Amino acid sequence: MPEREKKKRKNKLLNLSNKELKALQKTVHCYPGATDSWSVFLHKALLSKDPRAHTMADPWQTAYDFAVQVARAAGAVIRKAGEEEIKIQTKSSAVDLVTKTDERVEKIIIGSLKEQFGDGTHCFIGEESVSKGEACILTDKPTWIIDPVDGTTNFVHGFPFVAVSIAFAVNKQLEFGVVYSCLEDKMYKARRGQGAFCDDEQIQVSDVKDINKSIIISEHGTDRSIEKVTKIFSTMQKILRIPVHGLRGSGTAATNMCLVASGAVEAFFEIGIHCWDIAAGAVIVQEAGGLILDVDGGPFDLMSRRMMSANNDVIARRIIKEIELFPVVRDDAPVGTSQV
Ligand SMILES: O=P(O)(O)OC(CO)CO
Ligand SMILES: [Mg+2]
Repeated sequence: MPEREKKKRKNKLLNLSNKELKALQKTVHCYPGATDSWSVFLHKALLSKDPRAHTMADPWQTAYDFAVQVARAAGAVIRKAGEEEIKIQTKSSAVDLVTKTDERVEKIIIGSLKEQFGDGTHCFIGEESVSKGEACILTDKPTWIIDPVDGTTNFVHGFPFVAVSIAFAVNKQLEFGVVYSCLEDKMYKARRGQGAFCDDEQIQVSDVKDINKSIIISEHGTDRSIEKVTKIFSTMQKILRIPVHGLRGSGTAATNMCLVASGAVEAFFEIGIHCWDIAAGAVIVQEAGGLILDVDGGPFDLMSRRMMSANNDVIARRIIKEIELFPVVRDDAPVGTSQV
């Protein structure tokens, strides 16, 4: 193979531009023994603790590590707040709850991220900021997608599943996701191409292909219009009668997706969910060997408010056959777009 072609392949493999590669090559003398071939040298450089190699070759590792720290700190704030009196307010409906903790934790997360990465090149989409009128548009810029308290209703009631969800996308592609299930103290995380983990142990989706041996999660959301509730429960009834082993729901989409990723259930789907609920979970499911689709079987669209996550295609497609669709307003619809 010609030398140029070899280099091109290695660059592609490591996701480096030629410029980044050349810059990294200049530091090679720092790594003892890393002189034989491009791949050995790059591996040593990447594996070394030298922050210069890290930043040049892997620009988002620092962001990923930082997101894990921030999620853990945010979770501690939520746990503490749960011990005190919780004042509830409502948002889009009488059952769409928000508390001072949601707002406070979002401020802490975005504030910390801005301190580290606030040079103006990063964008932020946070559940509570969007509910106060900020834009919810995903561009090609590095973008943080945050749900400070996923499972606010659980939090208010002391139901023990509440998660901090932080995802990061570049060029509209999700690069990593962190879900801290803070009452269980479980840290789920995944980087694109590097596997999914719970508390540093690699996790994998279940290998069940027989729908009759599956557990499926779906939620009913906060829109209680008779049309939507009827469709949601009609879908659940049809799935139950396939029959599946069971239907479940933790009350947090982020945790539900981690349950798919860790093999406890085979699938989770929902219509009406938001990008901040599912962005981090999407990376975690995919990196655990699962897949994310639209609820009609087409490609997943983060802003569509429709999501099917499953351990494999056989389970996903069998469930999709039963789903009764209903319209929802996209997350990135212009402000003021009326509900459907
Ligand atoms: O508690 P939140 O953030 O409103 O999210 C819910 C979505 O309805 C659970 O995922
Ligand atoms: Mg949420």
